Amino acid sequence: MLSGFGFFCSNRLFSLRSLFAFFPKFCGEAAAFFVDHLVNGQHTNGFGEDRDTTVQIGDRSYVIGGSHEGNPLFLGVQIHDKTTNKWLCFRSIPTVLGTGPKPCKGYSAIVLKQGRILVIKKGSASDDSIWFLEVDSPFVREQRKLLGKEVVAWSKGVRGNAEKPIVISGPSGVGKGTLITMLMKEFPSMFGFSVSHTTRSPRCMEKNGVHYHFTDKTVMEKEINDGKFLEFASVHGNLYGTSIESVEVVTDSGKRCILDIDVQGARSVKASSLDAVFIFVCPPSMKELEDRLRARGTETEEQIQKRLRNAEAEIKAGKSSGIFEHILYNDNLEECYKNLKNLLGINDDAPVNGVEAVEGINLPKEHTVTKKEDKIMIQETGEATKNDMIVLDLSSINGGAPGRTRGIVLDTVKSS
Ligand SMILES: Nc1nc2c(ncn2[C@@H]2O[C@H](COP(=O)(O)OP(=O)(O)O)[C@@H](O)[C@H]2O)c(=O)[nH]1
Ligand SMILES: Nc1ncnc2c1ncn2[C@@H]1O[C@H](COP(=O)(O)OP(=O)(O)O)[C@@H](O)[C@H]1O
Repeated sequence: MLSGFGFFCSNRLFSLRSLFAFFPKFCGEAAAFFVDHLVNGQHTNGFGEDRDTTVQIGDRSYVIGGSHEGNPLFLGVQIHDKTTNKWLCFRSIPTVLGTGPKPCKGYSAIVLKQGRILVIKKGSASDDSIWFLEVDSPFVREQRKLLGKEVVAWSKGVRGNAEKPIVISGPSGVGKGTLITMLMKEFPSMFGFSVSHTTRSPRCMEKNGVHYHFTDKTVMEKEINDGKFLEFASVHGNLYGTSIESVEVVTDSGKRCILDIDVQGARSVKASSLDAVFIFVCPPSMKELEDRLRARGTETEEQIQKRLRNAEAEIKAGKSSGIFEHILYNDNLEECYKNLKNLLGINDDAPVNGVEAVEGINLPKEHTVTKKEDKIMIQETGEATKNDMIVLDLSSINGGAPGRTRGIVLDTVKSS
């Protein structure tokens, strides 16, 4: 029986009776319950604090509120399963992938398609108000399988026309680093490099945190197990990986993220919701590749031999795996760079700016949220109510956790 059974949740004691008294009775995408509650602008669901928000999808209820493992900087998420009457996960806390929002005064939440919940922070700055919690997206399902535990993933909504991240792969010595450096030098405000983690030793000119985060195998393995990585692979005998945070940092700076990763990593990214452009760089010949590797002078003879042995398989996979939409041949460097810019839509004649600046619209502290097809309507409530409604168009969003959900467009609609 439920009565009298207490449990600990976000450092507060709640009763299951009050929990079920307030749970909605709908499943799937319909979000009428939450909309109804949001109409009041203050959601009291029996979980203790007004600021908690509960969202039900199928048999599961997701409680968004409090803090994550007592950390005041991270908003908490807990999952309850109706069929078993149990809170899921260790201490009812799922593994949370990606950096979530900081706790605030209250949240509006609405269920979207594909196992996503739109979470709007009440009264937050315009660049920090729209978040997505993925609870059953393809990425989350995959991670749940990989990590063997309950997983949810956060992704912040980024406004404006932020472009797709770019994944560049190719054998060692083909010129990936050279091309990326040229791009970042010519367009510093447009591109940002995703700094990978690696267990290989630094080369003499490489700086920790700039070229790579140089790390220890046991530390990196633990972080992989904790779900900190978007992808990872063993390459030429060392571990390499892209942390979710490294992609978030670049996107948050308003820049287009470039990932220099191997084919295995590219395959993992392709299976995620990052929604990137995939480019494979080929050498003009194996002889030229060997010459470049030797001329670079950064590897021992043994390492060069290993890299050359791996190169043939990488080139074969790069050309035939169906991962890469674009194959570039790096024979003449200037020509290859020009082709790279062309396929990224950077035209020599047209000046290129960074991501288009988007005028901020601050969302009202007290509001109601309703959903109609791809449109989310946010209407201010309370004494200072203005009649203008803010509309969030979901049809233009792309990407998602891990990383960021791009293409958030907010419009103010004047009431007639
Ligand atoms: N999967 C994966 N591969 C990476 C990552 N970072 C670098 N790599 C790849 O690891 C390989 C070796 O990189 P590195 O040791 O810097 O040597 P280089 O290829 O000769 O520049 C290259 O194919 C890189 O693209 C990463 O985060 N993930
Ligand atoms: N098109 C090219 N022609 C001749 N040398 C090149 C060309 N592209 C790059 N290189 C040189 O080849 C070496 C390997 O390039 P690098 O960018 O380090 O490769 P990667 O990052 O793919 O391992 C560097 O010394 C670089 O200056």
